[in-house]
Amino acid sequence: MPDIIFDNFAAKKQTFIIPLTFTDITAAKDVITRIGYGGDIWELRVDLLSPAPGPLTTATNLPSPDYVEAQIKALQRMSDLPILFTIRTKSQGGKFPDDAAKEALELMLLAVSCGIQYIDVEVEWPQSLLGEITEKKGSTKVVASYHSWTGNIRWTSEELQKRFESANKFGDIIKLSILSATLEDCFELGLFVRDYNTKFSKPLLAVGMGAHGQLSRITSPISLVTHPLIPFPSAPGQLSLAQVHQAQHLMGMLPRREFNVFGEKGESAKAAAVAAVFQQGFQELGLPHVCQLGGESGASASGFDVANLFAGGRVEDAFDKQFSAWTGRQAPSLVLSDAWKRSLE
Ligand SMILES: O=C1C[C@@](O)(C(=O)O)C[C@@H](O)[C@@H]1O
Repeated sequence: MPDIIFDNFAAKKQTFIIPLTFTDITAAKDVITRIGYGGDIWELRVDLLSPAPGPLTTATNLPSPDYVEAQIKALQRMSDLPILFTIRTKSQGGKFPDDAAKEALELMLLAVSCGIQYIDVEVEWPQSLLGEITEKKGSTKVVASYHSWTGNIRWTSEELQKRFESANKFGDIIKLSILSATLEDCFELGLFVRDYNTKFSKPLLAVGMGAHGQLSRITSPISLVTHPLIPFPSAPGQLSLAQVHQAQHLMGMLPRREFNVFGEKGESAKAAAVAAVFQQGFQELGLPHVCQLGGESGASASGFDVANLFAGGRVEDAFDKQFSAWTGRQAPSLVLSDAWKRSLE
């Protein structure tokens, strides 16, 4: 079975997880595709789910199994992206009560039975929960996670090493989220990841929370990104994927590429419209690339003939394919379909 986190990690390709902070996922149905462009995995923040209208105002929140099941199924229907099922407790920066391990386990097992691909399990849950979920996880992968909000934990500390070892005992994937007190924490985080990669092969998600951790969200092999259409970022310092791409370009990690669109004689208006739509797509994802009109037919390595885009199938699908080939990311064609229609009329 292909597994996006493991496959990307082995291929040294960055993975982007998008945490959804809606109380009711179905409220996102019209924008979910757009939110997901370029991303790889949803994080369903179960502790934030609630059937009550309006934003969550209580300090803690314990959603019922029926509601959680309906929400999982709704998200599975709305999108093909795999799901990371996360219950974040109050002391770990979420809303789930700290003393509700029994309810948490019930929800985690429910997630397994719904075919969820990944479950976040905090190292601080009782041993009995850790044992039961690892025993019953089936094909679901366990993301063993540790959070620290104090700003006092260094990536070079024994404390962190201890937490890492606990996570490594039961996790298929390891997640360490530490509040960065200074930018230097991100440098230490980078060295931690570098050393880790020389010794281990399990995927490691290491991020620095807060403004001083933003650098890690740009450079980490597995990162969590938000989107302007999501109610709020699930942790301070989360950037959008477009911002990550812009920063990566400025840091020399994402070179700008130039693409050309060619048209047969008499097709230059169509080719110009196609180029403009690609241009909009790059902008949507914060990619530095440019797409321009390359004159008449004569496809080159960095371009394509507009006739190919229209040869059979839906224009949107052809666009998706070409865009993905150029960027390695899912295309935002649905966002652009109105623009397509208008410009190609
Ligand atoms: O574990 C994490 C990481 C996180 O805290 C972050 O820093 O992006 C965001 C949470 O939603 C998620 O569960």
